[in-house]
Amino acid sequence: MNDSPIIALDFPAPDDALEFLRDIPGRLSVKIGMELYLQNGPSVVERIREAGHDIFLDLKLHDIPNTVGQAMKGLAQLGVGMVNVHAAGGREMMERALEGLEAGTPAGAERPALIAVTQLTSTGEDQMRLEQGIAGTLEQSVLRYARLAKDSGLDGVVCSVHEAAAIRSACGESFLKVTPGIRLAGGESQDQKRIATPLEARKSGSTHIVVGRAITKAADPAEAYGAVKRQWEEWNR
Ligand SMILES: O=c1ccn([C@@H]2O[C@H](COP(=O)(O)O)[C@@H](O)[C@H]2O)c(=O)[nH]1
Repeated sequence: MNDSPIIALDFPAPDDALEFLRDIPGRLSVKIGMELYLQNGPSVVERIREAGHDIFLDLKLHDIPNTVGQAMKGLAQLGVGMVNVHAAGGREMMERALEGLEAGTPAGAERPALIAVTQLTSTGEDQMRLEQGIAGTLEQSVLRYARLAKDSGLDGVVCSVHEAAAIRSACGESFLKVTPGIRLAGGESQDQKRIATPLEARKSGSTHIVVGRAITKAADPAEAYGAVKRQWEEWNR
């Protein structure tokens, strides 16, 4: 996928998503997550793809290695640019996910990028320690998952802007750092704990940003998308 801001299409129905997209001109990078996919099935991917957009299918698979590997064979046939798993599923699960994706990608087509969620951007350090029982800092946990994802052959991770620079040092420039939790200055954090602006993301080494409500719930979504894109593009890495 190219590096334009990825709009999170968190809508209940394909018609809502497509109507929203009609107001923003051009070929866009979009994310289909659980809300849209689980209520509508694979046909929603086809409809958004037919409208000309590039898709990150954000289903965050996390199950035993065999199940994830087999599921990835199916997802590989949907024509999306990026899919993901939870790094907490472990090395064998990630390796089998990659094998499934490679096996399922139609001949002549490009394999979707495979990335792993490290710690959700809605997770704070206290929650990680108290509820997940992980000691140390959030950055240490994210870095551990990022290294594991890289060693498992994955193309990158989902992380917050706050860990992007450390991941760049540990895993390299080309390892994808896809960062949700993006807000324009002064925007509400809502359920997110680790937020940042598009400019901060750019400066920190994020390779992609994922933006949902800051655009989809804005009074003027096209204007909000333009503001995000301008900030994201104005600073040269
Ligand atoms: O760690 C993660 C992983 C995925 N997401 C997804 O990104 C968007 C963010 O939406 P906002 O409205 O911009 O907060 C949403 O679809 C999440 O499922 C994430 O936020 N954090």
